[in-house]
Amino acid sequence: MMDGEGLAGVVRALGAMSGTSLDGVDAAVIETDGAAIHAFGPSAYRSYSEAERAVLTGVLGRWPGPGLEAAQEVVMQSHAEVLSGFEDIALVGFHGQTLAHEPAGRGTHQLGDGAALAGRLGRPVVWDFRTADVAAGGEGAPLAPFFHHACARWMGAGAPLAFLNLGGVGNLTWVDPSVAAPEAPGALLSFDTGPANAPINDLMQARRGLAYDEDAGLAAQGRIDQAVLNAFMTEAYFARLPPKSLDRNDFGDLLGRVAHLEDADAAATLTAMAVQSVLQGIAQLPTPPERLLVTGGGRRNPVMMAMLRAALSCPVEPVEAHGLDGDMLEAQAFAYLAVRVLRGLPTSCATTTGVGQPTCGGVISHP
Ligand SMILES: Nc1ncnc2c1ncn2[C@@H]1O[C@H](COP(=O)(O)OP(=O)(O)OP(=O)(O)O)[C@@H](O)[C@H]1O
Ligand SMILES: CC(=O)N[C@H]1[C@@H]2OC[C@@H](O2)[C@@H](O)[C@@H]1O[C@H](C)C(=O)O
Repeated sequence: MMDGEGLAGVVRALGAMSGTSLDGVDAAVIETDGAAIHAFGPSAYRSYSEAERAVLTGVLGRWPGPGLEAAQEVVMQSHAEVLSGFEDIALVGFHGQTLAHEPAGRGTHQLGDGAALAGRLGRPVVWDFRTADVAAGGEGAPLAPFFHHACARWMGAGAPLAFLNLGGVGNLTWVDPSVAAPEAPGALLSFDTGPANAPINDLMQARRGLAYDEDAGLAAQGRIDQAVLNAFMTEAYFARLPPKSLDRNDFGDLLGRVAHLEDADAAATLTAMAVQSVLQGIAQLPTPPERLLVTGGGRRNPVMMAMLRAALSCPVEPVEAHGLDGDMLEAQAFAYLAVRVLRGLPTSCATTTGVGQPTCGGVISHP
């Protein structure tokens, strides 16, 4: 393909996301003009091996720092493998692996070299999506909300609804689909809610040598320690008004808070901490959402979903109930955002990251 060919009108873009759960790389195609979603395309997943995950875990939080070459190679190799399996792609959106996210301090840092990836794939790559927002005074996260807005309009939704992503960290997006532009006042409000799956995964790894609590088998047998939960909910983050964002380990040693509990009670308590922080977030939305659409791996956690349903009066549904793919929404989001960057359209605004002006983040590298 000639440089620039296929980049007019509707673009067929491929997005890739490696999230805070460190499970692997999601990749998905969408067709968009940067505003409306025209079609969803194929997707693929490439899990990290135990050894690769250990390399990535070992460098989490280490930025700036030496010894990142091995981790960078894990990110580059895994992405090149999964992304090279797609055809007829005009543009790639590459998130990379977040190593550190401290908008008010060290900044936000995603491991991975988009310029090198463009060379390996022979396609233009949009990357480094968060830095410009942080430089302009924003949180740099969450960035999926502009895509959630497009999804709500694609669904034909009429009333305000909310998307809840239950990944390693949780994040919530309230959308009014009747407002046409995502950066317009009243279209969106989004923020990170609190830890979601990451501490549960950490517990399972530490106590059972397992990657996660499959189908909440362990949490379902446990009892929530109300004192631990109540103490956790006094953290200042929960009272702070949005927009606001989190790094994976911003609450410190969460496993230490459940160290005195036996395994099932510890799992149940960490699961309740994730849910309670979401409920606190829902109380901060501009209006009660008509429905809560859940995406990310946590929608497969029956205890988390049951706790949400018990506490909320609106329907709590996996995004699949509305024709979306909850395993791929974030990869699709970075495909969508890549096209917005290509078009010079904003990818964040005051109500998503707190940035003063609608901001177009992202760097475009050509092969
Ligand atoms: N069947 C299941 N039962 C319980 N938990 C599950 C199940 N399937 C997935 N999960 C949880 O979901 C996690 C993966 O979620 P997801 O892929 O959304 O995270 P991510 O994209 O890495 O995170 P983030 O959105 O924070 O970037 C797993 O690590 C696991 O904790
Ligand atoms: C800094 C960073 O990588 N943040 C992630 C993380 O994972 C979930 C939550 O924390 C969200 O803020 C963000 O990812 C999604 C894709 C986002 O930017 O919308």
